[in-house]
Amino acid sequence: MHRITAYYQADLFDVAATRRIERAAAAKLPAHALMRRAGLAVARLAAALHPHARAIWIACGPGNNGGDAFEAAAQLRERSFHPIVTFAGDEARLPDDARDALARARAAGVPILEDAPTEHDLAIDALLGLGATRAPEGRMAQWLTQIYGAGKPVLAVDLPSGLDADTGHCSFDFGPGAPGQRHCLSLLTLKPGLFTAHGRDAAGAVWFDDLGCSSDGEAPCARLAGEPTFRPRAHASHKGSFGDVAILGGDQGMTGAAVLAATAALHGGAGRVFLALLDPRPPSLIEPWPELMLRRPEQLALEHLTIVCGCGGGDAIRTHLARVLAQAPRLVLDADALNAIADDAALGTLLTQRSQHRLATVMTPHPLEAARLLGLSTAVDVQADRLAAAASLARRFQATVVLKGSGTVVASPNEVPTINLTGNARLATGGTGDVLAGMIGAALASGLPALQAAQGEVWRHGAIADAWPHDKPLTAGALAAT
Ligand SMILES: NC(=O)C1=CN([C@@H]2O[C@H](COP(=O)(O)OP(=O)(O)OC[C@H]3O[C@@H](n4cnc5c(N)ncnc54)[C@H](O)[C@@H]3O)[C@@H](O)[C@H]2O)[C@@H](O)CC1
Ligand SMILES: Nc1ncnc2c1ncn2[C@@H]1O[C@H](COP(=O)(O)OP(=O)(O)O)[C@@H](O)[C@H]1O
Ligand SMILES: [K+]
Repeated sequence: MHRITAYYQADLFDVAATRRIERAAAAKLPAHALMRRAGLAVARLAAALHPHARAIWIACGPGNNGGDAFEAAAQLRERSFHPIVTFAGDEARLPDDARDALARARAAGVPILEDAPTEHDLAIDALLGLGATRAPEGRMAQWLTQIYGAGKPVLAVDLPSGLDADTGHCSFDFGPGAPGQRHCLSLLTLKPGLFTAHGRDAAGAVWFDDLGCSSDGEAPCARLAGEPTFRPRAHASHKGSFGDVAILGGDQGMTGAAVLAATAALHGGAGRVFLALLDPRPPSLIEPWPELMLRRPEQLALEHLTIVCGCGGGDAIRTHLARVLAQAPRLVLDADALNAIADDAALGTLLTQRSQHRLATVMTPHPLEAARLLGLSTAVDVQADRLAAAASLARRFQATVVLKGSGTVVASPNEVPTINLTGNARLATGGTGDVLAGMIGAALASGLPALQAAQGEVWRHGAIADAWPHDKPLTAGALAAT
């Protein structure tokens, strides 16, 4: 068993693959062996995290997720803890493994009650796991509110109950947990829903126990990308070795966005950074950055540059897009460039054709921009299945796609998508996306392929935010200058 961190690379499996892995493993093992292992793992983690917990409330549901926790209750009782089980299900309809585990809990002297205890030091959420098919209601919803709303520690078995294992979407509002308060022990496989959309809030710290079973032979539906490899700079290098980035954006009232991308590219290690503002009379915002070289948009030698296009671009970006899409060898498309492409099928075609000409493209939509590109009405439609949305955009435009937000997804055609685990809600402030676009531009300019540049910079961007001092405000400007 180990804890999953942002540094960790791992394969993620959807519900269908996990069920196949479970069936294959169960077929080779004695009856109830898997559930005993699962229950033991839950009990060991609960005891290790909360060795002094006196009242442990274990809320069990009608399926094998509840079964895992009946077994955990028996194991905890044997370790001199005092678990109390409440059961939201019909004993007569319990699956075999879970019925056996309930009998073991009873035999160990665990009280099985109807009502939630008035107080608890630790709650174990085992109401629903992989088998959640609808929103929790009635007693289940009430218990979940008590478990996740009490401000007390929670350990979720396999998944926070009601969280969709494949998408991280959930109908129950878990709200945010205090740091260190929520843990989730994922069993047998790691599931993508734990790491994106609502997953990170609901699950808190994720632990993994494969229960001694192999997932070989099953294809992962996604991966945790883990820490990118460090790229040493040769001593024998000069500014030309790291490429030229040009930022094309910054229409009237939005020049700041382009300046943020430019300064981020500069601090990201680009050899030279050009700033081509769309605003014909820009404010003197750029004076503190003498390293930036100002150009008119039409002056840019597009065919020799890495272009970061769209930050603060407004409508004015549209007139430049056809040329940029046709000529730029390395291109990051952000914000208004994406909105313009969503509106104009001809631009979409030009974008799609870039891969045939071996031109590298990274698109960096937030969920609403992704929805526009996919012809969906709202960001909610994208958030309902972020992996599918990112993969679908990558296929459609034959480009690397960075779908931003909690658990940023990076997808490329014919590649398993990755989910990034760095970053936090302090990034939810204006301009941090422009900074990311500039960082990816610098990485592309240094010669990295699109997918590697996107994965690496998404990780670094989030890692900087994670390491940000708590007493210092995180602003996009400060982030760009880091
Ligand atoms: N069989 C085994 O030996 C193992 C089981 N495991 C556990 O088993 C879980 C999967 O078990 P199940 O397939 O039984 O699924 P669940 O335990 O998630 O429960 C499924 C049951 O809940 C009902 N249900 C679904 N949504 C509901 C809702 N909103 N309100 C009320 N009832 C609802 C379903 O009709 C079904 O009866 C995994 O998540 C994992 O915890 C794993 O630990 C591996 C080993
Ligand atoms: N809650 C969050 N958790 C992790 N990362 C976040 C969160 N909210 C925003 N971010 C990150 O912050 C950046 C915001 O980008 P974007 O939405 O384009 O904002 P802007 O247009 O203001 O620059 C993205 O990299 C996104 O992944
Ligand atoms: K659960």
